[in-house]
Amino acid sequence: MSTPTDTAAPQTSDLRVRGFQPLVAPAVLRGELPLGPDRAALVAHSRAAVKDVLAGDDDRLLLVVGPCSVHDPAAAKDYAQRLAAAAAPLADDLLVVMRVYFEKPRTTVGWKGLINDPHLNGTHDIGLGLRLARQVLLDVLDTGLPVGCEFLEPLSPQHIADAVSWGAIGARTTESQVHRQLASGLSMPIGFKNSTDGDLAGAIDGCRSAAGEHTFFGVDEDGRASIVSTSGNPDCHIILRGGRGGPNYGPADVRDALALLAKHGMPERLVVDASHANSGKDHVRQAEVVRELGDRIALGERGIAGLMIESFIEPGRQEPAPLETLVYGQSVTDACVGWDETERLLNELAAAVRAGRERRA
Ligand SMILES: O=C[C@H](O)[C@H](O)COP(=O)(O)O
Ligand SMILES: C=C(OP(=O)(O)O)C(=O)O
Repeated sequence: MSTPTDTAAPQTSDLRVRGFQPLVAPAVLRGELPLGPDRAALVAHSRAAVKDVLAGDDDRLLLVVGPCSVHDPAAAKDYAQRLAAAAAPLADDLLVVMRVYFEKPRTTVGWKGLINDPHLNGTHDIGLGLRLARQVLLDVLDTGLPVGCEFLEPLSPQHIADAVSWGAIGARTTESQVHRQLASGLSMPIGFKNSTDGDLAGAIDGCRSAAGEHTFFGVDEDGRASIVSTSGNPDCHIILRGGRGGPNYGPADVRDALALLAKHGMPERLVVDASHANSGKDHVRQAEVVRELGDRIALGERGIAGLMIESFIEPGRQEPAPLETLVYGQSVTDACVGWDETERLLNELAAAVRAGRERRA
């Protein structure tokens, strides 16, 4: 009879792992591209402003607007300069946060964003991706705009989150314990999207989970694998982005969502994403959704603290490909509203906020 020691032990781990490469330590990257006191002040100030708008203590509308994904740092900077100039005169009505998304959650497979594959060619130079992403964040902050992004990779926030004023947990990860734990330790307000099937319970549970203390696996400043303990993030909210059953931005959907929040003892405030399943990823429809929401805000509808718009320089989308072959300033993920239409929407939303304010006075 043979015993396990008679033969060489078969390999049982890493059978499908092709390789490991060291990741730059967060402290090293932050030292190479420091935030600095002026940008840190902008981040701290804008996080507090976002929190106030979400709580209803500031009657402006939070507007998270920008490309579905950043693939070209130069175009992101160009967009940021346009957005900063357009947002400045509207600052009494709109709290504009630029959407600067570097990590894309895919339904199955596809380009996963600038950090994962900065050359858009499957070479996955993540070291370069992290550096480019951090530089984009600093460049956007230098225009005076705060930044919002989705947090997807559990370890990347240590490299970039010091520069971020608002964060999202996406529809595909809102029920993930890993992401809820992550949100519990993040230093900015976090929005949990409803699930892709349209269910709101996962997003509400996400906020409740992230508000609590957690202990989990992570990395420290020096990139050492660590046991991380967090105190909980009380500044979480839900985002309505529609689902497989259709949109959920209508007045009845918002009323139902607010009632569900109240049932859980949560503030009756939420953000609506005009893109994704709320517009069928159609950028022309997205602008119509924004206008419908603007009309309702002007009529004094309560509970809508913020909107999200996917917008870039050129309207529409294109397939991801190496940068030199792409149309400048056009999305390589979901279709975006173009710049001219974005500028019109910003002005219309600011007017809607003013009208809503007057109505309530
Ligand atoms: O916002 C981007 C997309 O909606 C998300 O990453 C999913 O995209 P996919 O279904 O094309 O993978
Ligand atoms: C992936 C995104 O959205 P959702 O999680 O709602 O699909 C996104 O905003 O890029």
